[in-house]
Amino acid sequence: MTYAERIIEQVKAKNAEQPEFIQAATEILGTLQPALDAHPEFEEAALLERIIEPERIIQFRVPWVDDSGKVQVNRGFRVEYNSAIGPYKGGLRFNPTVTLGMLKFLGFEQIFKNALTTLPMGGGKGGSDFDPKGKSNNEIMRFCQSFIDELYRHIGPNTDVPAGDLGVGGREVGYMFGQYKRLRNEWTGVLTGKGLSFGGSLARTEATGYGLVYFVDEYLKSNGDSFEGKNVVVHGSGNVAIYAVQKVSQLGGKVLACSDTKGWVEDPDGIDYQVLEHVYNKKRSGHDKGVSLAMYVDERPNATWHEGDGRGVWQLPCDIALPCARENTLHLDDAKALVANGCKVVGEGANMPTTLDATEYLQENGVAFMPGKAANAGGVLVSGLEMSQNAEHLSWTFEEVDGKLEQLMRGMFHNVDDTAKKYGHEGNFVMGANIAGFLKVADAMMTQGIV
Ligand SMILES: NC(=O)C1=CN([C@@H]2O[C@H](COP(=O)(O)OP(=O)(O)OC[C@H]3O[C@@H](n4cnc5c(N)ncnc54)[C@H](O)[C@@H]3O)[C@@H](O)[C@H]2O)C=CC1
Ligand SMILES: O=C(O)CCC(=O)C(=O)O
Repeated sequence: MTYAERIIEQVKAKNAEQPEFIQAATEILGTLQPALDAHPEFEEAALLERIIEPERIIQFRVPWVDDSGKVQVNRGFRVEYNSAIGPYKGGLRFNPTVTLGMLKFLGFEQIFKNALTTLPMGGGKGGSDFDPKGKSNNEIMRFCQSFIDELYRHIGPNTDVPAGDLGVGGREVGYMFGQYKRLRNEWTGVLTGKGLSFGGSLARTEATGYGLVYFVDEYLKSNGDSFEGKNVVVHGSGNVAIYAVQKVSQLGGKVLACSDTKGWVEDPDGIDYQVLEHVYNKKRSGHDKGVSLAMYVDERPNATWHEGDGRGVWQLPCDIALPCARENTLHLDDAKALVANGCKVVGEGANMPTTLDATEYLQENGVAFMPGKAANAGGVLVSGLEMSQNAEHLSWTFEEVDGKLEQLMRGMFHNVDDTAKKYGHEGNFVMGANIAGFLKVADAMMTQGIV
């Protein structure tokens, strides 16, 4: 048994109740052996045993009062996973499905993603089982304030810098920032994804979707190709999906379909990102609880709405597929349909949307598979740029931020590609991303002693 295999077995034995964490750890550790063979000193220093354990996990009670005066209690978490290369950095997820295991999977991925950005950010993730759906603005505010009443003592601009994820957008970040400032009596860049009037960065909203498309485009370019004339399908219609749709069409591709939890929409004229933005804002306003993506067809009469499982998008013939919803939403059957219908590239906009068997099938059947920890790193990358702007007390223009995002995402593709080649697995972008991210963190950990 190799060193990596031994640690995977330990992870399975110690975390049996955390399937998403086991999945993420298996995917990452399962590709590291070539790097571990080249660096026997890592095993002597028990590097994998250390990197797999979060430096700290904070779990806390979040009591709040709903609009009817009833006391509600949720569970809050922050997983401070690894600070070898910078302050813990990663989003907060507010969703009823949130568990510690889910946040450990997201936090573990975040360590390597953040290392790939080239910016000095460690890895972390947090959130709550609070469900923002159907809550009033005041309820959201009271919840966010209570969440920060505990979390404020653990975070700070040089310690741990949270941001948004599912269920946490500009509104929630604003409420949490306000409460942090009130408790600490200081204005600092403690959260990213802030409003533009109080230290937020231009292009953060667009960053993950744009970054995904820049990354995939760089792959196409390095193969003498481009998005021009390509048919693309997108799963999801949230923040990441919307701006991926916009950038694909700016680069000459056509997005045929996208989805939400109620179904999927097909538009023969190409999905219009502005209509998606409109539906998204309506959903988040919370006024009309019945809003779904079905509303898209009201503004685009040539489009068709298919009620049911949004995974219907994977059945369409396409050149490029972009899963941008959430984990484990592209299964083996979906991968088989994509391959049978001629799909050549899958770029993960979400975190771990592709199951392990589906990933393997795509890779074995000639699909260029771009893992989320590289392909969706544009969001945290611009969060890193937001931290730099806050530290300098400056605001860069949209073009400056977008320009840096594009340059770093295109550079990241080459780092991932070159690493896969160097370790003898050309075209295996999962291995390239994992090894490149791991080696940066490993170097820092080895230099800092046994901590
Ligand atoms: N927003 C960001 O900057 C970043 C987000 N991500 C990841 O991208 C993914 C999407 O995030 P956002 O777009 O920000 O979230 P969002 O909340 O704006 O959108 C999520 C989308 O996924 C769909 N969805 C939710 N649950 C689903 C399910 N069980 N099955 C099918 N579809 C479902 C929703 O209908 C919505 O269209 C998540 O995995 C997130 O962790 C990764 C990097 C950065
Ligand atoms: O911008 C951030 O720090 C959050 C990014 C994030 O949570 C992610 O990359 O999944």
